[in-house]
Amino acid sequence: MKGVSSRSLCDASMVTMSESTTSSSPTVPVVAIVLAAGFGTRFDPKNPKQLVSVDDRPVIAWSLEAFEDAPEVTDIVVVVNPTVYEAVEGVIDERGFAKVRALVPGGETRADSTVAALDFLAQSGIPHDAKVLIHDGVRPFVSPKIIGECVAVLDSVNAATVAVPSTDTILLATPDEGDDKTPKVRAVPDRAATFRAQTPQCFRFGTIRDAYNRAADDEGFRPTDDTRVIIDYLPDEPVAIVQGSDDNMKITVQGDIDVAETIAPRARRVRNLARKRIAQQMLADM
Ligand SMILES: Nc1ccn([C@@H]2O[C@H](COP(=O)(O)OP(=O)(O)OP(=O)(O)O)[C@@H](O)[C@H]2O)c(=O)n1
Ligand SMILES: C[C@](O)(CO)[C@H](O)COP(=O)(O)O
Repeated sequence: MKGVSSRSLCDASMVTMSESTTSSSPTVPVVAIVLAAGFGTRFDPKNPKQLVSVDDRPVIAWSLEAFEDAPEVTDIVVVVNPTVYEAVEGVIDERGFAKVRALVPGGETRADSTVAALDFLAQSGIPHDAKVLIHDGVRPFVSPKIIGECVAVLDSVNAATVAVPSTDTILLATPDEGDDKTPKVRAVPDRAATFRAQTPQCFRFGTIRDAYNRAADDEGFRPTDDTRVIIDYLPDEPVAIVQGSDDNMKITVQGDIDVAETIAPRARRVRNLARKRIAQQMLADM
């Protein structure tokens, strides 16, 4: 795999964020980091889930299109592994995703891949107060509304995550404990206080970079999301919750593709409607 692709991040388009969503705040780059460097061990490592077609288009194309279409987003960085690099690049070229500035090689874990993207942004000279939305490339149906709310909430907090209230009661367990080596329940939090994390997870660049820098020496730290890095390493930093949706599902196992096929037509309608609204707004502004 090539290193970072030749697309350049630091060009004028990094500061072209739409006036409509930023009237109350100075114009800063809004960068979507789309993570697509996973190996799909729970899905099928021989058939990368990022590239599987849902409603005739690869999962990664759905995810990238959401940010390409979002007027608030100025730049996209895609994190890839050697197995998917060429195919992802092909998708970007074929679909003309013009906001994609770079394909960055990922790491062994999701957190390593996030760090690779943050390092790349730092080397590119991104400002401290840039807004960064970190998204699982295998959550294809993130909506225009969720993206807009993620960008807006960063005017009031430095960190936020998309999440949905849990409808099940969540059990906190100690894995593989006792003689029988099975998990044992150790706490049952109030359901009203439990949410299921989704993505995007959204941060001011300086905040998430600081949190990951502090976590860097902790070798055993294996966070499954970016919010945990803030909670553990910047505990005084409030993390807001942006309302997610069940349609913003993550493709994890094979059965999720059938679910995704049922959501895809609805997601397509939502995106078409958003495109029409943007076009109408542009006409009205002329
Ligand atoms: N080293 C990694 C691991 C994960 N991811 C990305 O993080 C997101 C969420 O991860 P997950 O669903 O766990 O994907 P995989 O790691 O591919 O799956 P598995 O855990 O089953 O191997 C995915 O978009 C995945 O591509 C990544 O960029 N780099
Ligand atoms: C970030 C995430 O999608 C929030 O639900 C999730 O934690 C990713 O976990 P995975 O183990 O990488 O699937």
